[in-house]
Formats: sequence, structure tokens, C-alpha cells
Amino acid sequence: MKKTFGLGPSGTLMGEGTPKICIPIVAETVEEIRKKAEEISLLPAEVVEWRADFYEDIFVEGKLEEILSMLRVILKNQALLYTFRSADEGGHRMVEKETYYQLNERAAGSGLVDLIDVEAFMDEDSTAAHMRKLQELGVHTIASNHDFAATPVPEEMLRRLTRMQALGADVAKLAVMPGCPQDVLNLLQVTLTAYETLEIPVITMSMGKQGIVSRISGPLTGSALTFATAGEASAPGQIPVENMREILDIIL
Ligand SMILES: O=C1C[C@@](O)(C(=O)O)C[C@@H](O)[C@@H]1O
Repeated sequence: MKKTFGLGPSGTLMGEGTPKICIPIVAETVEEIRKKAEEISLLPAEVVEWRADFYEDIFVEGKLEEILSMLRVILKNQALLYTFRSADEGGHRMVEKETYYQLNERAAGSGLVDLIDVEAFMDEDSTAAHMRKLQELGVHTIASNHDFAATPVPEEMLRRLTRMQALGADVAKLAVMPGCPQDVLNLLQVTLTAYETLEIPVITMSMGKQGIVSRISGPLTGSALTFATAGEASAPGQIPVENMREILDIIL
């Protein structure tokens, strides 16, 4: 039995049924974030990711809470995922582990977000305790790992996803970059295996153009959520949300 859970205001189940669609907000200023959120609130996506690493004032005291309060008001029916992606894993900014953990804890403590992305291997020894703390503050955690340079061998990809579950994550997510078609097929196979063997929902993607098939094949492999764009992409290979919805409707 999958450990599913309800997503945000709608309560739609993560890890069951149609893969959920998540649109990232990739913007630098409060005004841009507000405009993007208003646009996304009308689009067919169950989850909205705020990529806090793109926000110009993220390190200024009190600003994170200000943005989250604004987003919660605008995004009435969608679940909110808070993500600070470190430069080491393809994000916009460098961040010290202590600062990264503090920001995550402030986001969780605000009571305004539903999900928090935690980079599982930033400091593997402290990830489990950190995720537990976030969960105690009332959010679900998505443990994540990104390889923007290559696709590890299948055993290693499966090991990472399995390790995320062992660390106590509510969801395990892996994004890798393919160098050849076989890399994409390997990611798809690993996803199906992880879907069949792990208790928690799994999210995977093979990035770039070559990997696009992995973003639309959740109904086949069991990947529980896919990222799609409204304007700017947060990673290579994401497709517009309207196309994604149509494709998923056809495949399902
Ligand atoms: O982890 C992910 C997945 C992602 O990298 C993608 O490839 O769609 C996009 C990021 O915004 C998100 O945090």
C-alpha cells in the first residue's frame, strides 16, 4: 500500500490516480511573483512550486513570510510547495547548510505551505532529523536529488530513491540529465521499480529535450507528479501546462 496523503486545500491524493501537475514560480521581485501566482491560480495544476532561490530578497529578514502569506491568499485551491534549490543542484544561489535549513524551518513554521523540498544529500547525516522537524511543523517533505551532468547507473538511481525513503521522506524525487536514449529508458525502468517497491510516492524526470518523454509518462511508470511551465521553465525539458494537461488526458 502506498503512503498517500492529501494535497493542500483540494485534498487530492498525492501518490494515487493521475500524476499531479506542478507549475514553478521562477521570479525575482515581489511584483513578478504576485503576477505569476495570479496567472497560475487559473491554470490546471494541483501544485505550485515557489522557487525561493530566485527571489532577490530571500535572505532579508521577514521577506520569506511576506511572500508566503501573499501566495497563500492568491493560490486558494492549489497546494504550495516551497523549494530553495542550491546552486550545487542546479539552483540560482549558493547557500550555507545552516541558512538553508533555517529557511526551510521558517517556511514550515509559517503554516502557509503544504510541501517542502529537501535536498537529501546536502548533508546526509542531518537530513533525517531535519525532515522530521519539518514534518512536526505540519508539512510533508519531498526529498530530492538532481544531477544536471549525467544519468547515474540504474542501481545508483534506485539506491538514492530508496535512501530517501529510509531517511523518512514523504516523497522521493530524482532529476537526472540523459546523455543518450538508453539513459532515458533506464530512468523510466528505475521509476517503475521504485514505484513498485517503495512505500512512498516517487517523482522522477530525465531532463532536457531527450528526456521529455519521462515528464509525460507518469501514468505508465508511476511517477506521481510532473513539472510544467507557465512562462519560464525552472529546468530544461519542461513543457507548457496546457500541453501537459492535454497529453495526460489522452494517455490516461
Ligand atoms: O526538483 C525539481 C524538478 C525540476 O528540476 C525539473 O526538472 O522539472 C524543476 C525544479 O523546479 C523542481 O524543484
